[in-house]
Amino acid sequence: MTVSSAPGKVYLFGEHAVVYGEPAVPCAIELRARVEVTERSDGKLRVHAEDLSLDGFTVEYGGSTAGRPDVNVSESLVSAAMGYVDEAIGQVRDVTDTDDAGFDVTIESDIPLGAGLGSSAAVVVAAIDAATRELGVTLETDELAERAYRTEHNVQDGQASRADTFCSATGGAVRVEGDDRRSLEAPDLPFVIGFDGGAGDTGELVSGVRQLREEYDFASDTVAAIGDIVRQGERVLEDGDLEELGRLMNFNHGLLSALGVSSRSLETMVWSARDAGAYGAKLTGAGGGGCIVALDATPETETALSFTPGCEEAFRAELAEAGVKRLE
Ligand SMILES: Nc1ncnc2c1ncn2[C@@H]1O[C@H](COP(=O)(O)OP(=O)(O)O)[C@@H](O)[C@H]1O
Ligand SMILES: C[C@@](O)(CCOP(=O)(O)O)CC(=O)O
Ligand SMILES: [Mg+2]
Repeated sequence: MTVSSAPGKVYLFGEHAVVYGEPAVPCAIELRARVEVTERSDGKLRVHAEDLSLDGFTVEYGGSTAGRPDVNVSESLVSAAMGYVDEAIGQVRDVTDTDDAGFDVTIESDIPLGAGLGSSAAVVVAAIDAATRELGVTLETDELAERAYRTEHNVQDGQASRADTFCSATGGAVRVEGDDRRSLEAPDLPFVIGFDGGAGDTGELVSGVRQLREEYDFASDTVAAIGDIVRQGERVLEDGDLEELGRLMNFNHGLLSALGVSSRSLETMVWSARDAGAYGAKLTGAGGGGCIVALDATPETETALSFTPGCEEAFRAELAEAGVKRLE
């Protein structure tokens, strides 16, 4: 058995815009997905998702190499839940040139699904790392990030950036712009997260922005303006100027809302955080529901969010310096 873990992330700036070649600054956080992999001799893939709960029930999915479920759960639901894992194993078979490799995969994750905290990237990075090492192949971090990116790119119909998966593989604060990706020096940022208990469909939300850009030049201008915010934000990040970082986060959120990826619950949490005195607050990830991220070194924002209608959970998140961890 081989075990790896990988962190989730929040976007300080740049989600959605990064899909169209603008820069983004995601930061890894200490919420992790942990994946155990044991090779099978029969070539089958069996995935046990310990805490994958969709609509109130858990899916245990196992089946032949054709990836068909042998449980009586609708295929569409299983493929939605397991699409990333299936594709990740496909990348493992490709990079290790072992088309018939079978695995028992068990996934445990602290990261809420579809909430903008990069659960898909964390699961994919940890699964690819553990499964390749189970076959005796240890990938360099860059190759691991590349294979994880290809996984998200294929699952999200070609609509994915390198940001989430590079951040999860590398850890810390990173800057991604197209193929260019590198780590950033960042101060210890006082992240506070609000979670509305919901989720957004990344593929669907990314498609919505793509359609807006195709229809309106000003939507493309809005995406480009987010890129300008990110370039200003990375200059400020190194100085650790939380006041200006917060202002830029607020601006970024406003443009994401204009692009149609916010929601009533995300707006309520963002304003609750700002009214509590946070330096800034914005949705994180694909949007549509899920999480906001705020900066506040005091307990005020966390307290205010915990009393905000529609906020199911409020918590602090530490910057995760380590990306993928090889546990066994
Ligand atoms: N614990 C898990 N077990 C299996 N698959 C998971 C798990 N967590 C996330 N996933 C996969 O990632 C998908 C959510 O990814 P996505 O929509 O990009 O949201 P986010 O990355 O913001 O969490 C889930 O639908 C599922 O396919
Ligand atoms: C919307 C996007 O920029 C980030 C998606 O983040 P998440 O999967 O919702 O955590 C898509 C991408 O960069 O692949
Ligand atoms: Mg994702």
